[in-house]
Amino acid sequence: MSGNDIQNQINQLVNELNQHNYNYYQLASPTISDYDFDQKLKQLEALEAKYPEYLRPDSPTQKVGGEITKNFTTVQHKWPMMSLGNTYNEQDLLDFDQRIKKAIGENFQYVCELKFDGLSMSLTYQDGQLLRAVTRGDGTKGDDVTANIKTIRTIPLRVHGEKMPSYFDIRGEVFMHHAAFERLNNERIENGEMPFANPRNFASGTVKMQDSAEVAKRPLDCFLYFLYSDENPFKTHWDSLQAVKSWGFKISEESKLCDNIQQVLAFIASWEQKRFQLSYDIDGIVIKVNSYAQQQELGFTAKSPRWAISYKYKAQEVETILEKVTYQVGRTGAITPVANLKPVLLAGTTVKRATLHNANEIERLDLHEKDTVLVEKGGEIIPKIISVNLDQRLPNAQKIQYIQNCPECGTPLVRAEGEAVHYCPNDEGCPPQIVGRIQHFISRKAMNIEGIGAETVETLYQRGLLKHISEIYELKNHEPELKSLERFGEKSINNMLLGIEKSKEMPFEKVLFGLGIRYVGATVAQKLAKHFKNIDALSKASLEELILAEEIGGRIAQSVIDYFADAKHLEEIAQLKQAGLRFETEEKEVVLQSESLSGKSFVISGVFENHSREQLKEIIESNGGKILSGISAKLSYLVAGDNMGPSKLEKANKLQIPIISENDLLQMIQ
Ligand SMILES: NC(=O)c1ccc[n+]([C@@H]2O[C@H](COP(=O)([O-])OP(=O)(O)OC[C@H]3O[C@@H](n4cnc5c(N)ncnc54)[C@H](O)[C@@H]3O)[C@@H](O)[C@H]2O)c1
Ligand SMILES: [Zn+2]
Repeated sequence: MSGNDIQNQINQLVNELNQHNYNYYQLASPTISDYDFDQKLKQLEALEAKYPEYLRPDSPTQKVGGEITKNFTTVQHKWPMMSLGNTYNEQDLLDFDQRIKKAIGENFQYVCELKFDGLSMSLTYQDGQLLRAVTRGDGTKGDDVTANIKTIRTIPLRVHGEKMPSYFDIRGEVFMHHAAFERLNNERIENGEMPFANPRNFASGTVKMQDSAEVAKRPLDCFLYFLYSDENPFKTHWDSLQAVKSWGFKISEESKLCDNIQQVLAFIASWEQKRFQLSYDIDGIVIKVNSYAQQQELGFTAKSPRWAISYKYKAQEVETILEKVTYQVGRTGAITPVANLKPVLLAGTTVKRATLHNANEIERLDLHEKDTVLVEKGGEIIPKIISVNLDQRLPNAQKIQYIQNCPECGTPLVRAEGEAVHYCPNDEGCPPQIVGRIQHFISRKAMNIEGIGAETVETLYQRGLLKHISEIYELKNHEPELKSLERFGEKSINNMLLGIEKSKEMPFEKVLFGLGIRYVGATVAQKLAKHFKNIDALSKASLEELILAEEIGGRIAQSVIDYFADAKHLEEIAQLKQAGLRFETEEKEVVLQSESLSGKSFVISGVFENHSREQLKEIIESNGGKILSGISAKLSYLVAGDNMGPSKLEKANKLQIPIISENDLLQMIQ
């Protein structure tokens, strides 16, 4: 190869890997497997070692893969947050062990830990109090996500105990348990939102959200595994782990102290299968030299410590045959293709189906009928198809054609410009949409109607008693028909009718969520209800007005407009109003407690330790103060919490508006 060719190859690898880093860390949606990524990175490393003259400063071998984002305050790490060298084979571990022995002799121990598959987080504590939480970012500086991290129950806000330094950083991995992942991802699918591919992506997407109240609804967890302090009182990593546990931090109980590399290999082997029984994902084992003095002797490379390495388990994969592709219709009409596979044992379970997400995925795989496909199940819950084995493709196999008509009602499908998902537009006549919509309305998170379950809805639909949500409230006029149904005793009918009657008390935001408007999930419904206060204002709002509401983007706004543009929907709402459902938020009457804030105006921004924003608003109003919607020269105070948007802060500073804390505010009314 000529010098030019090599340089081209290096350039191409650098560009490609940087793009993958971006997809993985920024977008939380990687397009190649970790294994392939790591192989390409090793290829680049080898080329750079051989031809250092072509080493690019922006090469992914020279820095950790993440970046900082402009949505958060940037914080410099006192101790850089590094990556870890990794390998997929035992020989590399034996080589690693040899290198260590050469540098520090035979007398040392290893600590083996599970390699949690989440995102790393640096927590700073001062005098036992959590000061801030920062993402790894580019390794030297990261995003300040303190407000979001404070929602994690297993991260203590205060710690105390013996030998605790007055100032320290503690690092760990934030992750999501499988159960929470499945529950929340299913909700996303039901709301017509893009599901996350795995718990890691979900956790990482959650930590970077702007609204901490929303973060609080997504349960995250965290294991801690590194202590850093100028006054570190411990001699070994192991001792530090035991100590931080006694101070109140959550550490993994599975870590193990090993005397030699054989014990390490045994530990790795023991987790190869056991890992599938954990309630969270791990992608390998981390091996660390235990003694701090020896760690120091070994030092670092450009992006990782020489005293540690990770052994990564290859995601479990197996070949099987694609029997057929079927299509499911969701309650919003969204079509999800599913690969039906010849059953095969993988990672301890029998796999029969794999998700295909949408037409783009089928296109990407270039799926043909009866293809032999490689199916992967990492720790992940839903198996997915990685690739097709072209050698096994049957002669004359037909390409899988995405369906053009709804499998349930035959209506031609539509796919909006730039969208990945196909929809069945026949919302009034497509059975799974009709039933799904009513099931959604009665569900716990929406109207929470007792005495009527998903199956009952199905039965009532089949008997012609239920086709629209509003007909739920007419069931009471159909008692004779209800009584004639099998397994429908008088008692259960009464329970159901009682539950239906009670649901009329549900607040507007629940009714709005219950309507099942595409992209309007529970949180969005809450925000819309709060902003517009009643259905009339909401239904008349323009795109511009909708976007002004907190967290409402163009896609949601357009979906709301489309919904209200449909006369059928307006008719349905009229029926529900007639039935007595709530279509406006209840204004709480302000009871004046004092006049101490009268004549003063406030803007509340950020997240607060002791009160919700809503509570602070009440406190201000009940003491005679006024809430303004934006920062202007006439504003008296900006009440600022954690994680406030930088643009607000900048504006307030420019206009010299006094910025006060939650406590300052409370002092003003005493
Ligand atoms: N598929 C893709 O497109 C793509 C793109 C970029 C990166 N990746 C994957 O991500 C890896 C690189 O990510 P990385 O730099 O975070 O390195 P890494 O995942 O190989 O290892 C370092 C990380 O491990 C985590 N970790 C978990 N448990 C730990 C423990 N007990 N002790 C210490 N650390 C622990 C920490 O967050 C640490 O930052 C690559 O090897 C690749 O597999 C994939
Ligand atoms: Zn249909």
